Amino acid sequence: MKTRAAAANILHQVLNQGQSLSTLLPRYQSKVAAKDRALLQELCFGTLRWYSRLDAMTKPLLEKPLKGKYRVVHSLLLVGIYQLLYTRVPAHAALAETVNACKVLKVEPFKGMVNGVLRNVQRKQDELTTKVDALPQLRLAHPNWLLKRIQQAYPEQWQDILTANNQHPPMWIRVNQSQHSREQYLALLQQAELDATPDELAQSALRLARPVDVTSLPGFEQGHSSVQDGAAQLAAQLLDAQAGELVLDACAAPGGKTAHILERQPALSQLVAVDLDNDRLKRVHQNLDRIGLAATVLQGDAAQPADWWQGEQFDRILLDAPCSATGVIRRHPDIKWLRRPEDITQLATLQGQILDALWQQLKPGGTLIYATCSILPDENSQQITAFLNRTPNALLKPLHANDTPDNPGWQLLPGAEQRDGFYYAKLSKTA
Ligand SMILES: C[S@@+](CC[C@H](N)C(=O)[O-])C[C@H]1O[C@@H](n2cnc3c(N)ncnc32)[C@H](O)[C@@H]1O
Repeated sequence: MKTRAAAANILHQVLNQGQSLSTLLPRYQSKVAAKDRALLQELCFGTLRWYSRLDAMTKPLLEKPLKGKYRVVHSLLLVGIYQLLYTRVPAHAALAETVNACKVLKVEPFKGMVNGVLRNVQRKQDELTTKVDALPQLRLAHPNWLLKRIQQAYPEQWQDILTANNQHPPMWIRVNQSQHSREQYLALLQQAELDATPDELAQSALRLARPVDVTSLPGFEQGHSSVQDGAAQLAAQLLDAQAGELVLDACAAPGGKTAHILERQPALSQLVAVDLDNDRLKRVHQNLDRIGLAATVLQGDAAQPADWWQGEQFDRILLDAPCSATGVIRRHPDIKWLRRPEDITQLATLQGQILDALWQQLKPGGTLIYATCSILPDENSQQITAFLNRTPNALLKPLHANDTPDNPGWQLLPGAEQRDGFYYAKLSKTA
């Protein structure tokens, strides 16, 4: 399939049918020529990053909205405008290839219209961009409800956060420290002519200067390193599991943090990894097999532990809760357009239920790390404040000087030190 047609098909399914980019992209990558895969990825990610800004530019240029079976033409137009405004694809090639995609998409009668709109964008670019950029939700390409929530939570930093959300994230790797120290692995990378920088907070994290195919990472197939953002690598570090302990990794799939817990502490008595989603659990097995590690992997609802765990209480629990993923928008730009305000309320309720249920599975004296890749207080600090208020035997263990029960936890913002946005709170059970 031609690249622009594939991109339009993917965007159409994300924007009109609520499907996720990470599910669709691999399916379409196999349908385009190998040399075009990077371009397909760039067109999909880029158009979704800037969707509302691009969409607003089409409005004055269309006689009437494209609906029904012709709606895919709208996605194609967005792909065309994205190329003209944001890429180095020569304008004549962007135009010709986008117009030609009408044939593949079986919407040939729209060829003239697509050509006309794209030529108009070229001609009226300054006028169009000045107009849309007057509104911050269009200039920064976020839905208004999300912009408002971020603005309310971060009155000083909201523009930096939204700007970071639209940037290309770097590739981070986690060094398997049961195989190499970070310094040893850095030397191996240098031998392979790959530049990387150690992270200051995450002890196993290296940030690559440029993304590479994992096959060029030394010892990747043998599990000597894995791909994982620097902020996500703090989870296992904060959990700090000790030899001989019984540990639960709740909401574990695809198993990045499961593997990290074991790499840091191979002498646990047992690591139980549980997740609701059977398909995602397959990836936990694949990850552990590659690294040569073993855990007890269970399918189950973390809010109903009696269904999958009849054993002893755990010494430590990592709860990497299902969340809005508003901290990882740079890696998943479709999140901006797929999430709805009511999702946040539902997720916060589910997170509270899982916290309450897993707390019963924690030994007195045990530690629970609550983690999300969200930046919204409803899922983070407010969630933990409410939990502390209703749980007399829960004690907040501060992760920094301002981590107090009124404003608990550690909020890392997206883009800070080039990490993803993450939230952590450390709780211990007094009796
Ligand atoms: C943030 S992801 C986990 C990422 C994982 N910890 C890692 O580091 O690779 C959240 C996970 O929660 C799972 N999940 C959602 N609701 C759940 C529930 N009620 N019980 C258990 N797992 C759930 C999802 O299937 C998803 O895999």
